[in-house]
Amino acid sequence: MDRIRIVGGNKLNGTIPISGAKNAALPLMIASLLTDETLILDNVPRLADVAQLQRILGNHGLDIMAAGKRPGDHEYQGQTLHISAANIIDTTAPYELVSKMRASFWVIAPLLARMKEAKVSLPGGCAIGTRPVDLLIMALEKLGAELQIDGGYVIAKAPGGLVGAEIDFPKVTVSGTHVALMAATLAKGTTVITNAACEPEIVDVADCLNKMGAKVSGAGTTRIVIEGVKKLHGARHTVLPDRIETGTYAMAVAMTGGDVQLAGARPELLQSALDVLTEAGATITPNNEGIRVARNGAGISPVKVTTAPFPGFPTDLQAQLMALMACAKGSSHITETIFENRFMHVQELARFGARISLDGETAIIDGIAKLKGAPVMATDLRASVSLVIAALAAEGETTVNRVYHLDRGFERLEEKLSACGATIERISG
Ligand SMILES: CC(=O)N[C@H]1[C@@H](OP(=O)(O)OP(=O)(O)OC[C@H]2O[C@@H](n3ccc(=O)[nH]c3=O)[C@H](O)[C@@H]2O)O[C@H](CO)[C@@H](O)[C@@H]1O
Ligand SMILES: C=C(OP(=O)(O)O)C(=O)O
Repeated sequence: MDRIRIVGGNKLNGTIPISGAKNAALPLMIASLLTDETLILDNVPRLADVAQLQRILGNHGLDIMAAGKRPGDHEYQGQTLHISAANIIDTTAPYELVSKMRASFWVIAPLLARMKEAKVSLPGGCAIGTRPVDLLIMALEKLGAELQIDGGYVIAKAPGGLVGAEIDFPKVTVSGTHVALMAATLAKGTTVITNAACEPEIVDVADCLNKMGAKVSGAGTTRIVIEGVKKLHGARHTVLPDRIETGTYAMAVAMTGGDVQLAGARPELLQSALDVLTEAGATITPNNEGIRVARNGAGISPVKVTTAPFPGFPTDLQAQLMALMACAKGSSHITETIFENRFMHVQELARFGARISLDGETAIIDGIAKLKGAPVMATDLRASVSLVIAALAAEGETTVNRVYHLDRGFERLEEKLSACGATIERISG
């Protein structure tokens, strides 16, 4: 199993190219199931989750062609995928494939909408809470599908096709919103989703669906209206930049000090996180090429932050902020409201000497002057990268084990950080 070795203490200086967003690329790839024409996706990140979804879509019979860079493309542009679901040969998504990744469950929506049936294993994904799918099932039932759970699979049928409906989510859910949105594009009549998730990845998917001939309005607000159409067609769409990767590297720079240009980043996708970083003492300067992050001289100030759905502070940046606050001059409070078990990094950060105590859903972090390198274990995707951030600033050497979590969501992490002066290498095997 691969490990990452980091010797801390170097400031980060230079440019980090920001990749396409994992959490947009995955539902965009899934949306290709809605049409028998080719969907072309540009700027798809090279990640383990993307490769796994390619296998899942391949199992349904999709043809996927990956093209590399073209002359004139930016250094940070990802791969281009040409995905054709002309023939769906299998409407089952098996346990072996789906259990590795949460978003793969979402294939249930386009399969049901286009093929009128689907059998999909209950999902896996990061172990950060119970992560039920009751609201996804509720949404599909509202659209007229019959669903039952049998042998770990959700078996869904809509023999007469899906029918537009009013779907009011009792809590904000990104997965529920993606599923309802995709399914409703081919339903008969109008669907209104209320208390919809407003995440930029939902907007990106809605934009792509509209290019494919769907009639979606209101994405990015809490009320999305979808007029169902009979058929969708092919389109070409560019995946938006990854706001979580952006925030992660911004926190790494705030942690080590230095001056880094996050090329291709879009500040409006993570304003709440940028505001927190400014409060913590970083200098954030949006410019034409992305976002410049610097911290020179001044120490890290403590903050009080509560995670919330977009536009609030993202839960996917909570672990990284905690690593940063481990070196703040004072006591910080971080409250996690989205996932009930997303503090697995606390015990690993403690190996660096971090002083963190938990009080229900709040972590209290008493900053110390210097962390010390240690062998640590990655437990989930964002927890893993919080250990990398801690290691970059820690005195001495750190080994991060179970790196496969990182590979799910961070493209060329070692390369991007070492180009900015970090001492970081992957040890294979
Ligand atoms: C692939 C992807 O895009 N993953 C993101 C997505 O996860 P995901 O889409 O799984 O997250 P949701 O927004 O659906 O979950 C939010 C909350 O709702 C609960 N819930 C959800 C569905 C349901 O049927 N019942 C239910 O109770 C969840 O357990 C959680 O407590 O949004 C999360 C919140 O921004 C991010 O942390 C994940 O990185
Ligand atoms: C929790 C995450 O991913 P997933 O929903 O795929 O587990 C994440 O991207 O931080």
